[in-house]
Amino acid sequence: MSATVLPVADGGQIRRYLRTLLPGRRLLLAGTILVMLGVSLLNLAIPATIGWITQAVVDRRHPSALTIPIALLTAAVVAGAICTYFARLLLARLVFPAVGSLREDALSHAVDLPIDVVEAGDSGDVISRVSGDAERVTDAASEVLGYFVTSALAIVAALIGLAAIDWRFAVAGLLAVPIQAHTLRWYLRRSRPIYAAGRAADGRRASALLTGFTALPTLRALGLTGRQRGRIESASKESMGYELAAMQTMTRFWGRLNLAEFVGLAAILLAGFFLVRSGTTSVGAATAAALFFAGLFGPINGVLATFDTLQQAAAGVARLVGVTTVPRHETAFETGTDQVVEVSDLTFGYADGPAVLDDVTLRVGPGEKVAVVGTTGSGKSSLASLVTGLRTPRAGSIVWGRPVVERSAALVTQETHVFAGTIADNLRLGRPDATHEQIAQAMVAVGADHWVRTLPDGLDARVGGGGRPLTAVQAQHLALARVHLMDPALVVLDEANAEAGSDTSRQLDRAFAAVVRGRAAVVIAHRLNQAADADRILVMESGRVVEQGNHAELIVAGGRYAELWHAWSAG
Ligand SMILES: Nc1ncnc2c1ncn2[C@@H]1O[C@H](COP(=O)(O)OP(=O)(O)OP(=O)(O)O)[C@@H](O)[C@H]1O
Repeated sequence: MSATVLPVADGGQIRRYLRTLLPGRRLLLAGTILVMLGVSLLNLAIPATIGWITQAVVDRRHPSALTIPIALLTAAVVAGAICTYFARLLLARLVFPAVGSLREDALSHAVDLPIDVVEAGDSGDVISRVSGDAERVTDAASEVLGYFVTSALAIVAALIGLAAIDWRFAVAGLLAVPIQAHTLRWYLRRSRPIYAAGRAADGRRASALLTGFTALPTLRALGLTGRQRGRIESASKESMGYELAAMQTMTRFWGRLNLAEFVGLAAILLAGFFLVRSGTTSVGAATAAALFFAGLFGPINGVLATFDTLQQAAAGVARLVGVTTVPRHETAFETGTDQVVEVSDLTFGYADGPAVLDDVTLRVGPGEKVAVVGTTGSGKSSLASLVTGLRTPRAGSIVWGRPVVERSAALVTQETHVFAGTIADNLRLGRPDATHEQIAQAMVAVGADHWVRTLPDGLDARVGGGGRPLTAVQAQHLALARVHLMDPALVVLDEANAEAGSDTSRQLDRAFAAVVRGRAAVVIAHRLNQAADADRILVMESGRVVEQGNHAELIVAGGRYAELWHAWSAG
């Protein structure tokens, strides 16, 4: 199977998505920018007043001359701190809900992804998007917007301030710009591929870890835990290697920026020296100019460094929005049909492999029980996964009759997951508002009440991870009782575990019968006795329906079903 990855959104898709987040937040955005502008202007007042104080000292003026600049300096510092507090507050109010919506959206899409999309890609990729990328976007968004806007505003203001003192100071300061521009270009070129490869390596590490945990029993049984640990280790090393490379690049980036600062500040001090000596400018003005420039280090580095966080955030946003672009599984409904579901001309294959279902049509009316039989690999389970929306067909349609029900179909397979919690919690997943009484009735309906009664806590007994271990039949009972409680329009049973005639199969057959009773049902009959009493039987062969009818009709017809039945009855 070729591993295709989930889509990454392009610029247009990201812009369209971000625009959907704007309504109702415009005023907040404007207010935040305004307060940040205030912070930059107040920060500018600090070097200006220090220059004023220096000049007063150089001129040996009376100490009372310092009162006004010191008062202004104090006011600027206090007001700056208050504005910074509000800027952060407003920014958090602006950014966190927006990032929260993006995260929720991506998560809800990820949960809804058709299973074939997840399989075709990599479950580690989905997880690293909704966890790592979402984290990065949250962190970066709160820092980037604040730093970037205040830093950019501070740079513009300081350059204007420098030029206002003497244009030659501004020119001297600008000597740092070519070094900064070159450094930034070098850094972006070098770091981009490292970050992209790092993200992909993170996904591989998450995937290796996930496989290690989910397949632990199988790996242990086959003695393969060492090999899987090796895989996890090498995935971690690869991921760490990229982090190390990113850090080295970052260190060199800062080193080059320090050189730019040295060049700019040296040029300003030299210009100050000559301008003061020639009497063109005062010591106070030269001090203010040097402080303006030194005050620029932070904002300039802030703007340049935010490119790094910005890159990571942009990559994260593109990956998160990418998840939201995967079309959701749409359920088609039709009013006026007397069928519960109409599956028409379905064709399906796994990934880009050959078709395993070819032109399959199946109708299920209210209360009707349709059994699907066929040899191993004829496509029965694939049909079950398509009817229940787990996979998407290559061609054909699945249309549900009205009235619309929230959950059209429920699939029960042999792979039952017991969730960590009480037995009642496990059942309430099917119907959150179910009462204790309804839960107890559902357990009675599937014949599970006898073993629940033996537990000291009854329905409140803890099961699943960390709880009481359940047998396969008990786990299946929980799954079936949950479906009974959900009361779906259609039940699809695809259970292949139990051998006919065994104790297990008898217990489960009773439970299956209870869930199917009075409901429309598709039963994937791995044992032919599950099909004999069905209203209609579909016989499948190599992905096609080759025969249809009830048991008696098909036996009389003497075709493929009769052949299978005789072979099964004899065996
Ligand atoms: N996840 C998968 N990826 C690729 N091919 C698959 C996958 N699952 C099933 N197949 C293939 O699709 C075909 C139909 O399989 P399917 O499980 O639907 O048949 P089935 O009739 O339910 O068989 P069984 O009675 O053994 O469960 C088979 O050739 C099988 O090998």
